Amino acid sequence: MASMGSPATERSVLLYSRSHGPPRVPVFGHAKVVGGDFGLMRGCRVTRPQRIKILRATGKGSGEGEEDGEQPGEQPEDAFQATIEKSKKVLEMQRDLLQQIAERRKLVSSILSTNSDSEGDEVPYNEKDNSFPGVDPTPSGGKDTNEVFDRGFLSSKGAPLTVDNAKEAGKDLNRKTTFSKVDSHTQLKGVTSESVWSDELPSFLSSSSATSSLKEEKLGDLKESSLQEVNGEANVPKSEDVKPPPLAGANVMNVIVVSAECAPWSKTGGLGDVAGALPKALARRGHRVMVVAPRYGNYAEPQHTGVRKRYKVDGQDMEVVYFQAFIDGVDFVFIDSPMFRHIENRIYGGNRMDILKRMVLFCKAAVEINVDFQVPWYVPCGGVCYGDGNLVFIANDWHTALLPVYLKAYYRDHGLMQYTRSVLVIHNMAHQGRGPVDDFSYVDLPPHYLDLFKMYDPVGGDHFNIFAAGLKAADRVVTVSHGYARELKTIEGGWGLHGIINENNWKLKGIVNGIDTQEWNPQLDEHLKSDGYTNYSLDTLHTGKPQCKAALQKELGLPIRENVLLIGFIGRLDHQKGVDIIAEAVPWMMGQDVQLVMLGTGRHDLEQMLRRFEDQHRDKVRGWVGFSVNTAHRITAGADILLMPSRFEPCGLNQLYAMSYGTVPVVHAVGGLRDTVQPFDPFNESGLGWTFDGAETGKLIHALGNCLLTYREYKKSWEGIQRRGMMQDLSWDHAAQNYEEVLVAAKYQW
Ligand SMILES: Nc1ncnc2c1ncn2[C@@H]1O[C@H](COP(=O)(O)OP(=O)(O)O[C@H]2O[C@H](CO)[C@@H](O)[C@H](O)[C@H]2O)[C@@H](O)[C@H]1O
Repeated sequence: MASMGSPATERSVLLYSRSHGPPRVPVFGHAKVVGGDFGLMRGCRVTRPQRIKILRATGKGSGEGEEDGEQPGEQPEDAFQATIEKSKKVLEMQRDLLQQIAERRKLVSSILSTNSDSEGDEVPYNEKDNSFPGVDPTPSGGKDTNEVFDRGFLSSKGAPLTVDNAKEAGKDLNRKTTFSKVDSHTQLKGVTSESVWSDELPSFLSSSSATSSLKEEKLGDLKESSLQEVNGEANVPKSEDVKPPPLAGANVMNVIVVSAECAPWSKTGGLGDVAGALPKALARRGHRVMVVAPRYGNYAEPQHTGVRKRYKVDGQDMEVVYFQAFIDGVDFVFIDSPMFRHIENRIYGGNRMDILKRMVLFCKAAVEINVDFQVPWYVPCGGVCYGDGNLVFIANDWHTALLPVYLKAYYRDHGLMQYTRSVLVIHNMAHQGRGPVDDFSYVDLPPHYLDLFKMYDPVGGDHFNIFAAGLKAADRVVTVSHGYARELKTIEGGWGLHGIINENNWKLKGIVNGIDTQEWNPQLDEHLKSDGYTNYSLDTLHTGKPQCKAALQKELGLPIRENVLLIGFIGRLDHQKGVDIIAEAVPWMMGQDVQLVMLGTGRHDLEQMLRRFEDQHRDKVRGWVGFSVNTAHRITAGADILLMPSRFEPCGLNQLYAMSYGTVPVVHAVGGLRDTVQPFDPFNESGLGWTFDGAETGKLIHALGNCLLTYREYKKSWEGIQRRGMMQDLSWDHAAQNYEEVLVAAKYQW
């Protein structure tokens, strides 16, 4: 885009030009021919040439014709014959128009039936090539018609369905189409940053290109006039494609979430859960959302897009291939490379250099560094690339903290992708991508960028720090709870980066994670459908939860007893999660009538400790070393309480899952745990669990003691805690709305 003065001026110009859009033809409101006048079906729109023709035919040189620059027609004063002739012509025109209307109706019906066909499985969707059999996913194809309606953006090449290309669609039903690299470039040419700034269009139309907006308007006209304004004539079902505007309204954006892991395909912890769920919630709000993650294994759903690219990593050419699947409204794109293959069980494995190189490749492939094409994305998801305007990247943790830096260094410093923004989410500041200063040579950046990465701390001296650079380069920073946002600013909680956090406080926001209520829901949970487990809800808590508890005890070989307090722990076995604090409390616990089930993997010494506990207390303790999603769900359902003595916890998801399953959390009041677990107050019968204010064994025991007492002696209070936990709305919807605020703030920030 040619530069047009200051960014602010540029933007207002764009807003202006977009909101004033193409002129719309006014609606004529006459129902029938009266005298020499002409009439149209009520509300039916006619095109400008048609109107001119009509005006000429009737001899009415209306003001509008004059406005349009047309000369008024000559009207013979008293030639009766001429009037009759003209009336005939008018009638002819009317017939013409009615025929056109009928054609439009037919066309719309066929579009709708294509849609319903696809929904009704009569025309099965082919995920492999993103198409319906025999349906061309090009602008004129039926697939794109679906996408215009379903995904809130334009069909491929930015061209929505117009009368002409819709007719084409009929002809082209059997044309086979593939997406090629050339196609995607062509498509992207029309998608410029000036195209997307719109406050006035309905927002489900606003994530598209300017050139396309005119076509979209035609589509709107077509739909409106054909479906609604052909009064009483159309028997076409009206409600099928008339969707309410998206929740995000005019804030609809293109969002690319970039994460080193993404559940259910790859997950070592909470980051995977967030990358799998937040995007869907953003999509539900109407945003167009893509997730980009490495392809660590042969995942079933994502299909080869045919797009291949090469990137330099440590001087070597690395080829990457892009796979894609469209699931729950989100484009999941996986980057395949020999570097990522076959490490699904150790995605952060290898030495420091291996990990660094993987992340360099991943971030380069995600941001797309080929400046020649000036576009961020080659993968034509659903036929349309994401473009570089109205686009925000959401990077996550240090692994992808290079992305905001690349966006700046490779693009924005060169006047490219000026409207693209980046948000960096801190899930865990303890891991920062630190190394010796020499590591800078691997990230392929101009020398002056070293300053962004270079840090000094009393322990490590000068060092190279990827998280630090990402935090400085990102337009906005989010962390996963308010409590953690506060803690990050302190010496204890900032892990050496508190200075940078404080300097960038203006762009930091805490947003508490949500949970995927499809995946983590006792009513729907797939893992509770066998082996004696059962799904349950608030209504069936009384029976369902005890059944799950018994099933868990049976599965783990523990005595099956309803009244023993079953304590669960799920998490990485490391310093953060306070496993050693639990260990110190085990002797006390073993003196109580409790069972303890721990699931985790991580530090070797802590894994050994789990095994040892189980050996020493076979009737009371089970230590499951490994990563098992199935077991995590079952513990969450079957346990009475979930223990989280984390030393620090940016948000914590397990306590949220626990509460939604009626499992009572006992947590160290820190970070997100303090934000989400309101302590039980026996006087007011309020609260959601027990908290303790220091990561110390004594405090943990004290809280557990109170919890145990309530479990045994105050059944009603206990049930109240369970029910309050289950009744919370912990879904991602609220968090997604907060993220949206951040995205919009980033968008309008220079
Ligand atoms: N052995 C095992 N088997 C099966 N499943 C296991 C498992 N160990 C852990 N999990 C699962 O991994 C997830 C862990 O989520 P957390 O939020 O507790 O932790 P994590 O510290 O990884 O994430 C970081 O990012 C998240 C997301 O922002 C923050 O909530 C958190 O505070 C921060 O430390 C849960 O879904 C849990 O069930």
